[in-house]
This record gives sequence, structure tokens and C-alpha cells, in this order.
Amino acid sequence: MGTVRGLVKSYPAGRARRGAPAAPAVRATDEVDLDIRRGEIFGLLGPNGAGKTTLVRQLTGLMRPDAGRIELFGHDLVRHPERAARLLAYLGQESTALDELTVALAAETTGRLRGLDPRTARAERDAVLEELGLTALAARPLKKLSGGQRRLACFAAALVGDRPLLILDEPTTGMDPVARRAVWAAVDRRRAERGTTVLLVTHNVIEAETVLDRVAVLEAGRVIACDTPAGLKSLVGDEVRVDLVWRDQPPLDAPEVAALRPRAQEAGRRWSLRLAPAEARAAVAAVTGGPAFAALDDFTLATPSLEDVYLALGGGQAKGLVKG
Ligand SMILES: Nc1ncnc2c1ncn2[C@@H]1O[C@H](COP(=O)(O)OP(=O)(O)OP(=O)(O)O)[C@@H](O)[C@H]1O
Repeated sequence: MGTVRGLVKSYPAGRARRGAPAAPAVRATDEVDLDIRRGEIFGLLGPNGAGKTTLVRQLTGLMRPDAGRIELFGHDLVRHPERAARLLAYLGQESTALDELTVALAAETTGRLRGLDPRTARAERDAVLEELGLTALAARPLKKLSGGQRRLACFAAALVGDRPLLILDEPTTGMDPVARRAVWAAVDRRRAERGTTVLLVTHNVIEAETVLDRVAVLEAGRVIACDTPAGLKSLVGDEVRVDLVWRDQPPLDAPEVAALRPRAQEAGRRWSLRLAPAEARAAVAAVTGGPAFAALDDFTLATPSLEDVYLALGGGQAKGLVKG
């Protein structure tokens, strides 16, 4: 469906001002390669400034790369950036263009701009507002909505006129759980019914873990890992995280507790340990089965999350971990 090869984009160096040194040039995307399959939800995950928005703006034809190729549905988007409008819907981080419009008009106008006739645009508008629970807000201007409502309204507009690729830059930021669910249900429905492909930029690793088929981790403009969430998790091994929360002071006079202490990261009453599965079982059995149990307030046993992977990959130690 989509291929990106050797994509490079640099922002020029800033000029020196009096008292301030020149900002160096930034390679915001640095030889990025990606393969996105039809119908998958593909994620871009990375810290602030990693280059996610820059990459997405090149994919949407809004920014010209310095070098590299972008092919979407067989179209060369570097040579023909104007074709992006027919192939994809882009939900960026800001909504300024639509802010003056009402929710209904934002959706309808988007449909008209995408070539729908007036009747179809209105019908799709009504359907999508209903689907996302926005009907009651239809007559309100976007600028008079809450942040989460505005985001949902912009998402609704992006869905009108049905494009085969949805590029969503942090779509659920600021949304309450009901709105989030509506977003993911709408995405799932389009994927199941129409084979819609989704490229999702996100910071929310927990959400990423539940919705993504595959994820590319970006750091300083480079893809440092790309795999399924499960595949990425296997990179941090099959360690288990054990959290022990003590009522008060940990009972260090209990030998099973004293033995665990060197392995624990301590934060107040909470000890976090990363252990091999067998060690984790033994630790939990020892602590819950012995006298230390009385001093224990709570404990959890968890397999690594995408958040653990994200943190483990940080700092650029993970170069060379890229998988197909
Ligand atoms: N207009 C610009 N001029 C100069 N440098 C820029 C410009 N826009 C972004 N950058 C720099 O390019 C790099 C990538 O920025 P980008 O906005 O793509 O990151 P991001 O991954 O989307 O970050 P965030 O998660 O904060 O949205 C950063 O180092 C940033 O400071």
C-alpha cells in the first residue's frame, strides 16, 4: 500500500542573533524507510521532536522531502504531492482552518472539498455526526467547543468523503473515554468494511498497544525499531515486572524481603522489580506466603508493556533492532 525509502528532510540552520548562537540545522527525518500494508493500523511512536510530524507532513504532500521516495497506492507522492488529497485524510494537531465553522458545516464542507455532491455531503455529515455522538453539538462553532469535543469534530470531518488512508496525528489527545472509544470504533468499522489503512502518530503507549498492528519507533529522525507491539515487547525479553507496595516500612528483617531488596527500584512504599518469570513466581510466593505478607499493602505482576519497550529503546541504545 505505502512505501517510504530514504526519506530525508532537514530544517535549515537558524541565523545567529545578538547574544544567541545560531541554531544548527536539524535532520528531522533521516533516511526513513517504511512499508505500510493495506488495512493495517500502523503507528509512529517517539519522543517529542523525534520527527513524527515532519514525516507525516511529507506523507501528506504538505512538505517536500529533500531526498527519498514516497509511494502510496502506486502513486509517486514526491513527484505528485497534489494526489495526496484524493488518497488520504489527514487529521493534524491543529484545527485552525475549521475553527470558525459549526461542527455540521465543518463536516459538510470537508465532504464538498473532497468532491461529494451536496446531497451526499449532507448525508455523510449526518451519518458521521451520529456515529460519533456529535449530533447534539452540530450547530456549535468549533471554537466554542472544549478541546476534546473540537478534536472529535475534526476527526468527524476527516471521515467524510471516505479516503482509503487515514493519517491521524494524536487523534485522541484531550478526549474523554467515551470519545476515545467512539474514535477507535469508527476506525475499526472502516477497516472492517472498506479495508481502510490507518497511520497513527501517538505518544500514548497504552492506547498504541491496544490499537496498533505494527509500530515504528522514531528517534532523532530515524526508525530505531519496527515490529508488532508483541514483537517489540519480546525485545525487552520475557521479564516480568513485580510491584510490591508496603503498608509502611518494608519488613527487612524477613529474609525473603531482604533478598529482594538489591533487585528493587524503590519509590516511596513501592518496590519495582524486573525478574525472570520463575524468579517472579518465587518472589511473589515467598512474600505472600511468609510473615512479610502482613506488611504488604498490594502487589502486581505484569508482563512488559509497550511503555517498558519505549523506555528501554530510549537513548539510542537500540540501533540495529529494526525488524521487518
Ligand atoms: N519549522 C521548523 N524549523 C526548524 N526546526 C524544526 C521545525 N519544525 C520542527 N523542527 C525540528 O525538527 C525536529 C522534528 O520535529 P517534529 O515536529 O517532526 O517532531 P515530532 O516527533 O512530531 O514531535 P512532537 O511529539 O513534539 O509533536 C525537532 O528537532 C524540531 O525541533
